[in-house]
Amino acid sequence: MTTGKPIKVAMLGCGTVGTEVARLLREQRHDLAARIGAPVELTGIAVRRPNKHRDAPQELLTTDSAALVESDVDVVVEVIGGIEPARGLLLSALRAGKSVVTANKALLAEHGPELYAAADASGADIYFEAAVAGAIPLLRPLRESLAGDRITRVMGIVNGTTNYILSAMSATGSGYGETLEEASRLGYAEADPTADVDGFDAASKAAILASLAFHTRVTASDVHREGIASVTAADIAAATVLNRTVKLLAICERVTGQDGAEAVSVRVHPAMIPDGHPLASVGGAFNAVFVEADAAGQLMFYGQGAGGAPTASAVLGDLVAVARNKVAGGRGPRESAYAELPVRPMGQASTRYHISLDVADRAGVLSQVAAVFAEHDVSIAAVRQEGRPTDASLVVITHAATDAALRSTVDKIAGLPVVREVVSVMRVEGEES
Ligand SMILES: NC(=O)c1ccc[n+]([C@@H]2O[C@H](COP(=O)([O-])OP(=O)(O)OC[C@H]3O[C@@H](n4cnc5c(N)ncnc54)[C@H](O)[C@@H]3O)[C@@H](O)[C@H]2O)c1
Ligand SMILES: N[C@@H](CCO)C(=O)O
Ligand code: NA
Repeated sequence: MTTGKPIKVAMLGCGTVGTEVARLLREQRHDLAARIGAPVELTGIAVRRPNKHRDAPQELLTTDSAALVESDVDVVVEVIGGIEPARGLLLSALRAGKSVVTANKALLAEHGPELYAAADASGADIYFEAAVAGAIPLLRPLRESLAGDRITRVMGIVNGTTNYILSAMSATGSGYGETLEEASRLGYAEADPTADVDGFDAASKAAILASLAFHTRVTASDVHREGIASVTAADIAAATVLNRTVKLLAICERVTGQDGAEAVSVRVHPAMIPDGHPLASVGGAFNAVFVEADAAGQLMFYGQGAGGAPTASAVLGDLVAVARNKVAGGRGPRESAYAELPVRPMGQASTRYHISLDVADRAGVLSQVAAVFAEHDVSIAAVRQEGRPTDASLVVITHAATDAALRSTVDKIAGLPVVREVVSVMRVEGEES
């Protein structure tokens, strides 16, 4: 029996995700009402151009998103994306005590604290499971299930579009442009796909993950970011020869300095991982995230990280949570940023490099290259040299060193007269250093 007062919901945006949210709300209304203890009523959908939404319930469409937020609703679901007008609309909803469900990682990674503060002031909820790794329950486990543990590392593939592109490039040698177009057509890419390709989307997600995992405010600008635009066919070929795979990784770590003080390190960049690593087999738009915590040990979360229906699943889960809180009179978790750990600059991060060089095939080349590594205190883990008729290929994999030392090493090597070309430089992750 669902006798409770209806929970009135306004939805902002009706694109890839919003269309699926509206469909699930309609198709699952009886089950949702039973699970919440009150029916859910979608009272309006704000869009920019109503004539582009012929399949949506026409009587609910409006172009006046501000008026919709101000109307008599309990919950605002935001699936527009971007900073404005989403930010202003959600602040106005939260200030009026209306709970918010959003899929907007860009907004949370830049203005999360402001939104939390508005929610606190009025006692409203803010939930955003869809913002990171789509359908995969990941933020709720970090915010709630692991709230009693000490998380040390979160590492994974959190962008479906770039994973789709890299998977296709390495499986079939497909071109970059055609694969990106396909990812957009399938609804994985952001409205501006450079957000995916240049790593902004993954960096926003990394900021959200690090904030939750380490109880510290981390914004998108704190995240070291490199996208996949610089990944070449040569990088992928170099990885294949070494039984490795190139993935765009988001890595959030709790690190301890020589003085014993803790900090966080948050970065997004392409990296080679061994083919046997569980992340190597994550293909297409799938996402997978490893979480390491002191007591729990290693956890892995895997599933669809993009696409309309998977993302809508996470939105609906949040909607049920905030609606239940409305019915029962409780609240979800607030911001937890008490640890206030500093964010360590990328130059101090400890990483490993794979460097592939085209060198002159003559005596003494290897020792000249090795000397540059020694000079920068970068220890070599493995070297592979192959002679060709007039030159040679030299591949070096390092042990862990600071990113700054590795960068200087590569710069100096590139200037050696015996080095004809630096063919590929890529970080190595997922194996013993
Ligand atoms: N597509 C995915 O796979 C996916 C996955 C996870 C999270 N997200 C996030 O979900 C959000 C929506 O993504 P999407 O893929 O559905 O985008 P989309 O571009 O397909 O849809 C956006 C919708 O917002 C509407 N809109 C834009 N400006 C508006 C305004 N000023 N007022 C009212 N409506 C406006 C557009 O008309 C469109 O209907 C974004 O924050 C995105 O990052 C998307
Ligand atoms: N554009 C994003 C959507 C999911 O957040 C991606 O490709 O992963
Ligand atoms: Na999620």
